[in-house]
Amino acid sequence: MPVRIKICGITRPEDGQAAAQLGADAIGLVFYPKSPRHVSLEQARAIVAALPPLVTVVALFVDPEPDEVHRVLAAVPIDVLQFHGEESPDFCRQFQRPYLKAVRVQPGLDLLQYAIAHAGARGLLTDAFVPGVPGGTGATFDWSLLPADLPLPLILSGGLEPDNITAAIRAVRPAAVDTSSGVEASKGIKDAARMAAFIAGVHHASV
Ligand SMILES: O=C(O)c1ccccc1N[C@@H]1O[C@H](COP(=O)(O)O)[C@@H](O)[C@H]1O
Repeated sequence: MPVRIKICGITRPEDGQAAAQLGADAIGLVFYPKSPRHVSLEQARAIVAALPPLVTVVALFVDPEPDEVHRVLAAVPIDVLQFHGEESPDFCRQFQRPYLKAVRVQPGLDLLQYAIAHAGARGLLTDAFVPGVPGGTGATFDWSLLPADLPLPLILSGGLEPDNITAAIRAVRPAAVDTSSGVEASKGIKDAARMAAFIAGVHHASV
């Protein structure tokens, strides 16, 4: 099965189009107000409208109020929710939409138990733990902390970029990978050449 690719933190229609044309399976829209990649409903609608068909649109939240999620779902055609905070399984399930649960990996965290608790998720997205910042930091984590026998599909993220993506996939064997900072020219602005190199690196991992 090919490793699936998500490019997160898209803020401009042209970046979403470029990601899709280069071969990304999914794009991520950040609805966390404190993120430099935060998008308004208008921006999100314009980005989605410019995508070719059959690209998965993921909406990212960090400990949102339920109303905030409903407001986005009512205004933007979203395929999958991504919860990147401390949301409980009950919280994530209430929207009756497919969702990914993000977890920030650090020594001592029982990832197996975490995945069992979030059995309703479509995948467990593992990110680096950086105190005070919930994600999108560009930091990697120790991939050896990931158990081999997780009961959910693993989406590897955290500091993935063209220079480390092939090694990361060979080390972890994830179902999918997700990147934001590693393919940017500046915060929120994607670099098409870096996206192309990242996607080539994903494909190279299976050679
Ligand atoms: O992108 C953000 O600004 C962001 C803000 C809050 C939570 C998560 C965020 N992004 C996600 O973080 C991971 C890792 O990002 P990076 O590649 O290390 O920059 C990724 O899943 C982004 O979707």
